[in-house]
Amino acid sequence: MTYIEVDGLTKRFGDTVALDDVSFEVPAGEFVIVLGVSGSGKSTLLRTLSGLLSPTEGEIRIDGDPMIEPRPDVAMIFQQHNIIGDMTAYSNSLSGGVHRAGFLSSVLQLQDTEEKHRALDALDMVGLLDEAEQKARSMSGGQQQRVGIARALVQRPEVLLADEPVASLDPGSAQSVMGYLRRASEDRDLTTFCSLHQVNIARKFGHRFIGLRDGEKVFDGYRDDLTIDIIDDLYGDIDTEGMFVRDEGDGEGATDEVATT
Ligand SMILES: Nc1ncnc2c1ncn2[C@@H]1O[C@H](COP(=O)(O)OP(=O)(O)OP(=O)(O)O)[C@@H](O)[C@H]1O
Repeated sequence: MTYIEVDGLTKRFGDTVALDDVSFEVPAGEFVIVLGVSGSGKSTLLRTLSGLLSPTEGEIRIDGDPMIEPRPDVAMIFQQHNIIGDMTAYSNSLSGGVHRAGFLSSVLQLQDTEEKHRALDALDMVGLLDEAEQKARSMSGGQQQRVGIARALVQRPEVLLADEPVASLDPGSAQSVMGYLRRASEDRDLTTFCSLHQVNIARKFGHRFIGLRDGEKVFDGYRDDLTIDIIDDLYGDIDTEGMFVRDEGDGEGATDEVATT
């Protein structure tokens, strides 16, 4: 299990300050949801955590080691499903091993039996074992995103980063995908960061929440601390009343509510 420290993280793009002196620590195994309006810096935070972007100032440490480049134990799931439509769910899942098996072996599907089992286990984890031979392009958006989760799991990560994984999905599929993500994260003891727009889904599945506004961290707390006032503060003038669903238990049971969309 992997512990993350973000220390004085600033990321500038020219004159734009996308992240402004952001610091926090996340113990191993936490499921963190990053909230904030469009442009608040969520993707930049996740991409910096993944090593795809380097900080302008500050540092990210993973188990004490400075993050200086992408590493195989940190897997990223993208907004767009980023899977290959012409390949089956199984082949897409198997391709998650590219970071460890090497590009050529992965393309030629020369991975060892263990890797192939891992790809099937990951599909099973996201409820798609029966669809393993189905071409990704013929699957629903929610199923494709679950293939994306499976592929990330085959990478054998310790840290899972999901940038708006349900942005393009209808509410039912979004809940289903989030359920699988949370279940996979718990099952494999992953430290997980997930950026989301939908506050009600965030509250249902999140454990800890980090709120960004204009690149600054303006909230960091657990479920009970994420009050309507905090949400109003994060989202400003937009109507947040409908986003705030009370009485959803403690979120621990959220993974029991996985739908089959
Ligand atoms: N590659 C880039 N070049 C220039 N500016 C960028 C780049 N990436 C992000 N930005 C800027 O940094 C700020 C934060 O963007 P970011 O994409 O992190 O926000 P976000 O909260 O993820 O938004 P969204 O919810 O719309 O995805 C924005 O002002 C954005 O325009």
